[in-house]
Amino acid sequence: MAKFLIVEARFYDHLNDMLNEGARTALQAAGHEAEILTVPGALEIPGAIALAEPTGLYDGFVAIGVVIRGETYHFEIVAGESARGIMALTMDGIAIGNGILTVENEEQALVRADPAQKDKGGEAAKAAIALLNLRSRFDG
Ligand SMILES: Nc1c(NC[C@H](O)[C@H](O)[C@H](O)CO)[nH]c(=O)[nH]c1=O
Ligand SMILES: CC(=O)[C@@H](O)COP(=O)(O)O
Repeated sequence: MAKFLIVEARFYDHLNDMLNEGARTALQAAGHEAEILTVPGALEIPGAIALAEPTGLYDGFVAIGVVIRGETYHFEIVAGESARGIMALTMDGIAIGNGILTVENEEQALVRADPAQKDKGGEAAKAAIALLNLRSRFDG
């Protein structure tokens, strides 16, 4: 059994609740534990993982959040930089699944957050599990 930290940017409560449900279900189905840490927004997720990982308390991480395009260029920054930060941490060997939705509107978000539809939270958890399994395989 491994221990995962779900790091959620709680910007839209109802969407996060669905994403977290999907992630928790996937982790529990694989026999793993999950804790949740909440940060203000998606831009804070990579930093939170960078702070939590060195503690050795967690074997893997699931990033959960929703970024919905507004009127300005800020969408590109939040969506792109949160993804870039997570990718950089992953390339350092940290098992992270990216479940941050980057969408045009709430309708697109609902379909992807819903565990009964596209279940992007569960998908991100399964990706984190897959990376952790790879690390176990290659670390021997
Ligand atoms: N607009 C969204 C944000 N914006 C906030 C940033 O993520 C960040 O918290 C702020 O710029 C302070 O550093 N965050 C989301 O997760 N979703 C959004 O739609
Ligand atoms: C993704 C965002 O940062 C967005 O929600 C902010 O909205 P706006 O671009 O209208 O300030």
